[in-house]
Amino acid sequence: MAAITAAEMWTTVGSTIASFMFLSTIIRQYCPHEVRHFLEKWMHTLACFFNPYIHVSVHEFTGTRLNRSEAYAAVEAYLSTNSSKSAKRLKLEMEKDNKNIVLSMDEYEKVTDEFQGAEISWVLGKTGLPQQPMGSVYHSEPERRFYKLTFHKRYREMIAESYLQHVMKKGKEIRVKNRQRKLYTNGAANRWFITKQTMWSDVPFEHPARFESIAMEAEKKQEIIEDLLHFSQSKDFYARIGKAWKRGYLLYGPPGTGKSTMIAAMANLLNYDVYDLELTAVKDNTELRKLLIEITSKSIIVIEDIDCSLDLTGQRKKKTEKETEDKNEQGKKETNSKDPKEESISRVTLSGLLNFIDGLWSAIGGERIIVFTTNYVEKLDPALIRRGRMDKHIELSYCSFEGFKVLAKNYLLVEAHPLFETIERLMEGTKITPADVAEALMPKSFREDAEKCLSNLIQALEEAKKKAATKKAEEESRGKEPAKDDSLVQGKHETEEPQGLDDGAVLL
Ligand SMILES: Nc1ncnc2c1ncn2[C@@H]1O[C@H](COP(=O)(O)OP(=O)(O)OP(=O)(O)O)[C@@H](O)[C@H]1O
Ligand SMILES: [Mg+2]
Repeated sequence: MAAITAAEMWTTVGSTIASFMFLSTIIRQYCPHEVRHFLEKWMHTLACFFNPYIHVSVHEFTGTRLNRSEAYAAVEAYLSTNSSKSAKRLKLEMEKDNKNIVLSMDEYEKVTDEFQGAEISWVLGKTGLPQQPMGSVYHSEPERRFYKLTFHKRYREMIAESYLQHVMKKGKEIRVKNRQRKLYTNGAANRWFITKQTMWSDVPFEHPARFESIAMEAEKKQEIIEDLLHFSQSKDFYARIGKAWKRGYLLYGPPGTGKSTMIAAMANLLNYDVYDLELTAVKDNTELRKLLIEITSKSIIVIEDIDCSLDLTGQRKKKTEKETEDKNEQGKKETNSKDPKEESISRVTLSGLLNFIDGLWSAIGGERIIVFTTNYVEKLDPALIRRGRMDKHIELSYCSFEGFKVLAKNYLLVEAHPLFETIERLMEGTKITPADVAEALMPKSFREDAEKCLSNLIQALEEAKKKAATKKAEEESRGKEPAKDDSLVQGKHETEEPQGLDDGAVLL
């Protein structure tokens, strides 16, 4: 007997399937319901036996859950890249910031993918019926979409073991890249209490700060950038050493030196969300823990002005008599200036905060950065800022000439100018914050060119010099020891200077 060739075999299979389809039409038209149901089931089993292809469905919503399935979202993102190249019917959507458009496959469209030599096809299908108008007598199931993946059964193992992992990983990466980042706050009038869904409220994070526009020494800036990038790529390292994947930054320095700006630049560099934690609005340690649990990965948790947030200053220190006295004096002053209502609201303790940073619960979520900012670093409890908790201490200080050049390039698009020499000379003996330099360089009208703005800065520097000299003379005439540094600092802590930190602090 002659051997059957592959072509003949496929012809036979094809004609069998065609006959099945014809039979099924006949059955549907002429058979009673019970017989039809039985025959259709039997034919489906038979067809599956001959069909060499395997299907996998990924549904948009699973079970009774109202949340969109993570797997579906990952497939959607994964397919958005090759759908735009190969699909013929596409859907257009706006991406984050409404700046970019995203093209993805439309319903019932098919796209193919290739992986390790296997050809894989994806179809976007739909179940249910479109939503009925209000008052309609038909209560149809809501429309639900699903992706159907089809491949030959010989690739079953490879698809299950590698391809699906690959789709999920790439899809998640694309989603992270494309997502609209958010700025969360816990301070919004107990919104969570009403919705019982989340303790955080959010808005799109749109701060434009970048490291390139921050005024500071290039070397130090590079060091911080590298530290951040290294952290974000060190998942395996943290797992290996058995540490939660998180890193603490303490940013300290006088007001207007760029602490908040740097946090925004960090978030933009790493593509992270920002959780701005208002400690005074947190009722107690339990609530603090609840907030922590809700924070997702790839996020920066910020506590601004930690020294003003709560009485977290030096509770663990062993005090000398003199220190205790000073503290009491200072305590009286602070208590007088504090809102008594505010004090009664928050019962977060130092130990609650320490647990928040590196207690057992802090490892949930992973890939997090915690940033504290303060103008009074010397007032903080050493336990709060010790290495391991606040891994990197960064001092942001007055504007240097190098910092000025960054601002001049940024604000005026000027990299060199004859007035730079005067500015450099004046800056040497004067302390001025980057915020004040930025303000002087900001053109106030369309008539103000670069030269005018630089002259404004010279004027500001001269005034600052004069002011410092007058202050010094006044103090000397009063017989008081002149302050070590006179500065142009304005704001919260006009007369206070940040103290140096322990070894390893990065001075900027
Ligand atoms: N190092 C800097 N580089 C560029 N711009 C800066 C820098 N520092 C301050 N500025 C400018 O000054 C403004 C105030 O800065 P920012 O709010 O970051 O200061 P801060 O250190 O957080 O002050 P505070 O201690 O009062 O919170 C910013 O809008 C920014 O434009
Ligand atoms: Mg700030």
